Amino acid sequence: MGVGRDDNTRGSPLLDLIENAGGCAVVDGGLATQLEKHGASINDPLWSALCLINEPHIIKQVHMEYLEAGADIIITCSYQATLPGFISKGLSMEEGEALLVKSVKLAVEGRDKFWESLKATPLHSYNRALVAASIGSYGAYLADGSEYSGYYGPDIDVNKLKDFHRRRLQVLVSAGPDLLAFETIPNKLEAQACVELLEEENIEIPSLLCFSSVDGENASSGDSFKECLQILNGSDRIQGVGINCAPPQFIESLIHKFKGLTSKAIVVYPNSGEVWDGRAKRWLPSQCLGDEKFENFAIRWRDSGAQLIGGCCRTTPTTISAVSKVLKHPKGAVGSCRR
Ligand SMILES: C[S+](C)CC[C@H](N)C(=O)O
Ligand SMILES: N[C@@H](CCS)C(=O)O
Ligand SMILES: [Zn+2]
Repeated sequence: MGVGRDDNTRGSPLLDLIENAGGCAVVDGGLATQLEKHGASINDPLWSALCLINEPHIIKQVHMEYLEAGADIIITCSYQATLPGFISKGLSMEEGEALLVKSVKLAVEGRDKFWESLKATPLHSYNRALVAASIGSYGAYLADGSEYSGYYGPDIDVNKLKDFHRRRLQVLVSAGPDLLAFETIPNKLEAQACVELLEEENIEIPSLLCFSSVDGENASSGDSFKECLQILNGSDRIQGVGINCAPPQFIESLIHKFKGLTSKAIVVYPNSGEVWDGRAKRWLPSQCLGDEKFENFAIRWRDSGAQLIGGCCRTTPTTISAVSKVLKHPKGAVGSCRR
């Protein structure tokens, strides 16, 4: 096991899950991607969060599909769900807060229903999944692709970022998720804001914080991971750090880099390799990986030291099923049971 348990992490549901999963647990795949596959309309400033208003049943269905595929952690539909975003759609503050709570409830209900359904199959190999409330970066809210540039303009400082994140974080936590997942963080300023906010709000559930990267070496803004991880290493409230929504080709070397910079659990859930065009709001094909390649990568990422592995945009339940099978059932041992 790569991660030692000190007093601050005893009884951590996240580290217990990693242990129960044999040292490497599976994160779900692209939520927005799968919502779209079911016909959801997300071409909107709210992106996938539009479904919380119009098509919540599809969100629950997608959570169930990822659970079925073997995800040990499912991430809520709150990535681009923000109070200012909902208010600019004409909703009241109360209605916006109710939608944030709903994002957690949909995942918790899906998890509980799936877990209950497994009682009929005592020899299954699933873990009881954890629900991570997604907190997308400020750049996600801007809906201009800046989660991949980290350029927030000269007026944004750490206090403004804390103000942006504070109420959503409070409401999401009040809804009872197991974890928080800060996603696609592009710069060290926002990492600092998240760490300070967790402290100021005395958040007791564990957090994951993942950066985006466009060069495979630094956070998307160009900030070095050395500086970014120094900030996160100072917080016991952050229990997993890593990369999401970057190309899979970057991941192995970044895991090695992170191993030298932190003793926290390393989490990786890259996208398919396609690139998001923030202006045109569409994915541009590039070095896109099929599920089979992704599955081979997953073994290398696990062997390099990642302890949480999944997929982000343009990956689907098929991807996660392949990753789960290969991580949980070494060849020839399919059907084996950990419980
Ligand atoms: C992870 S990106 C594909 C999410 C969408 C982006 N924030 C936008 O709204 O343009
Ligand atoms: N959890 C979000 C991340 C987008 S980068 C999703 O999968 O849609
Ligand atoms: Zn993504």
